[in-house]
Amino acid sequence: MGLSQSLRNRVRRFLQRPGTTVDLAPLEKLLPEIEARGEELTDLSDAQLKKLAKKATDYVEICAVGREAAKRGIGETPYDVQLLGTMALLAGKVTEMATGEGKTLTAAIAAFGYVRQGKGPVHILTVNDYLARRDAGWMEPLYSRVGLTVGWVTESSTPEERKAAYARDVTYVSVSEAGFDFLRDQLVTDLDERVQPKLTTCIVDEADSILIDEARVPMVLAGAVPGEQGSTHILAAEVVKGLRKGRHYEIADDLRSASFTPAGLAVVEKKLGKIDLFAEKNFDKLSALNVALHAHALLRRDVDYIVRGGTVELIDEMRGRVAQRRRWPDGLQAAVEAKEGLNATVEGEVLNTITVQAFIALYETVCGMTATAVLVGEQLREFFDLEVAVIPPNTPNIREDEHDRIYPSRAEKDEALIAEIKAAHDKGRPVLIGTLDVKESEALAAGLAAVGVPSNVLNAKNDDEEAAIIAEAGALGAVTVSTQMAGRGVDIRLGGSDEKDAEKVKELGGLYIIGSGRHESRRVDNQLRGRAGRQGDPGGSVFFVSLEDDLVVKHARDSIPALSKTDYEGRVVDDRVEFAVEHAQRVAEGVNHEIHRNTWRYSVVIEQQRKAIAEIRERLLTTDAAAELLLDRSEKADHLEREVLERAGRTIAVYHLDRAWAEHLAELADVREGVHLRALGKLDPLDEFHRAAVPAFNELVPTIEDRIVETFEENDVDEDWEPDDSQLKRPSATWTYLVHENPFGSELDRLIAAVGRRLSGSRR
Ligand SMILES: Nc1ncnc2c1ncn2[C@@H]1O[C@H](COP(=O)(O)OP(=O)(O)OP(=O)(O)O)[C@@H](O)[C@H]1O
Repeated sequence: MGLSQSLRNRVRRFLQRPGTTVDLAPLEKLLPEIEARGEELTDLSDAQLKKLAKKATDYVEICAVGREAAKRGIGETPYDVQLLGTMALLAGKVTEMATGEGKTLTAAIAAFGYVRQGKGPVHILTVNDYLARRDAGWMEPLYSRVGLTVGWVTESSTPEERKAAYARDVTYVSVSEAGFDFLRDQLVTDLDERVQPKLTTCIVDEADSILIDEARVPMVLAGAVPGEQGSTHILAAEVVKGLRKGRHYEIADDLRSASFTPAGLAVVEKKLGKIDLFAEKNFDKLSALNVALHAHALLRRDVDYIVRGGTVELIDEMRGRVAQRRRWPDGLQAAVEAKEGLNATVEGEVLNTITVQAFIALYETVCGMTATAVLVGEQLREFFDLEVAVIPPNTPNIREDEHDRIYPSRAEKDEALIAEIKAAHDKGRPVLIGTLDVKESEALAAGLAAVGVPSNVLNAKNDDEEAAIIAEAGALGAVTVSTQMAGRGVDIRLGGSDEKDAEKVKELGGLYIIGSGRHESRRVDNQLRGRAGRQGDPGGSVFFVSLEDDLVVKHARDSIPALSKTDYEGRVVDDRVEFAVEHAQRVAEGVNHEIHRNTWRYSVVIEQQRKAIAEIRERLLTTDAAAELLLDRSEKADHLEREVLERAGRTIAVYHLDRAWAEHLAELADVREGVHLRALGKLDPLDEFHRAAVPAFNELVPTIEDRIVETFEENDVDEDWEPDDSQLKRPSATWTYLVHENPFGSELDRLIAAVGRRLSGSRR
């Protein structure tokens, strides 16, 4: 290591700075002014400071007042680099600041600035509930000193609490809760029931995770409706039961999707009485079969779900435990129930949906912060028109990032990995190991226990517990095994959270980060490395890789030389292999980018349609449009009092609009399923999707109008009229989910997997 290692690190860091970043020089020039202004503020009373804060609108005043308020309220004086970050946020950029540089404080001052510039309320979008609650509480004393109110929303907040939290100047909320509130607000029949104000400004925490990794995740609001589709699923489960992998269906390399082979399709068609599954009239059967195949081929009892008390309960893939109150999208839930021979539970129906990306795009101003933005600079520009501002660290980073250690086989890698952890642990140096999934974490912990190394495995029930464990990962002798993303946003202090043995740990080289394999994205690897070396702390990082790792097998199988050199420890020492591993990661990143781009193309259509429907709905709720329609189309309307007509018209109209939209979404889902199979017939799935989705939508408004008139005519509407439950039944209960937590969510991916395969140059 030594000099050449740190030189290599510098070069690597330099290379990671492509040209999508902004020039900070104009902002840097303001720092002396902020400093000078700050000195004038130190003698002011709290009341005087608050008064000044009310008038702060330019960068210098916002930063100077914000800094003084932070000093008084939080007891921390923001560093110049934090103020640079604040200004970059106010300029609408994604700021890249290393882990532990104090983004929470940086964002709070920016939020204050946005409110003062008249761009409030500000939502700070976090990755989970724990961080929303923690950051709101932590920053509250700062906000109160500048005269602002702050609130937070978590999954367990009641509608009243949500409304109150959103009424504050600044609200901390996870992106999914904010999205679900938006979807629920779209369904109210009384405008007073809305909890969320107009979406104005958001500051996105962990911006790369939310804006890129989660961007295409659909957030879904579903509702219970009387079910009737059970029988199709039972039939489909029966038909796919005996099908065999390889012969009747294939599973994609990423293990996330299954598709029928031509032979499989022939068998299925025969079993169903020689029907043509590609005929338009059989599309519903086709989609039921696809879902049944997914349940049959990919979802394993006791791994992906358990059966308990006659119901199917999902196991959370990342955490390895039963996920509460979560269902798969309904077709899949019913298919798994049918596979297990259970009675179908309440059928649900998707009432509304929006992707994270489309939701964020609803804000007038978007900015964000993360430790790893540069590597997605291009995508941030492409999908959000956002630029990256790279903020230098307050204290230079002295972490030693080692080159990958590459082994020919998985077994050799695991052995070396355990030996390395044990050697560090024997000296007392804290080690944090990032694994790719929960299963791997548990296997590694067992391997460590076998050689007498106790470890903490992060698979806690909730974010709070996870945070408490990770906060101790820097303690003397600690060994912590965690999936790469667990416990993010939590400070790891050397020597433990109380910094008791900080000096000893520093002497030992600080926190040692070990990756048990390269992730599909360099960014995630960098996030893991970033857990060490905060604020100039010593630290180290290294990744263990084997040529049998999924990433390598999937994307670099063909570029690994047959005979590579190994050293006396069994490590591969061959530049070509090292290059091939790096290359595999780049290919994976390219594939994911392409998938994102393609999914976005699909969701653009749905998003335009959602917006159009939302506008009509708003008009129905706020104007007399429904009454006018009835006066136009029904003679009966002429005989009614205007007020009665307006009220009844509105109720009937909103009901039919919501129903028709839900039906339309279901139809689009079927179309997607259908196009998937048609893609086998070499038609472009996206074209096919548009060809079906656009006319279906064009028919929607006339259909809704006809239904409104029909219902109005069928009912005896007078001043006492109340909607009849049997006719205008609204969903009795709603629930929400994110589609990425269920493998079926990769439906769209499956459509475009073909593109990905072509890109990755793989043969299939
Ligand atoms: N100006 C400051 N002076 C002293 N301590 C600070 C300052 N700014 C932040 N800190 C401390 O630094 C630590 C890290 O802050 P914070 O959690 O906001 O970092 P971060 O950049 O968000 O890191 P992560 O990437 O883990 O989210 C906290 O303990 C915080 O109290």
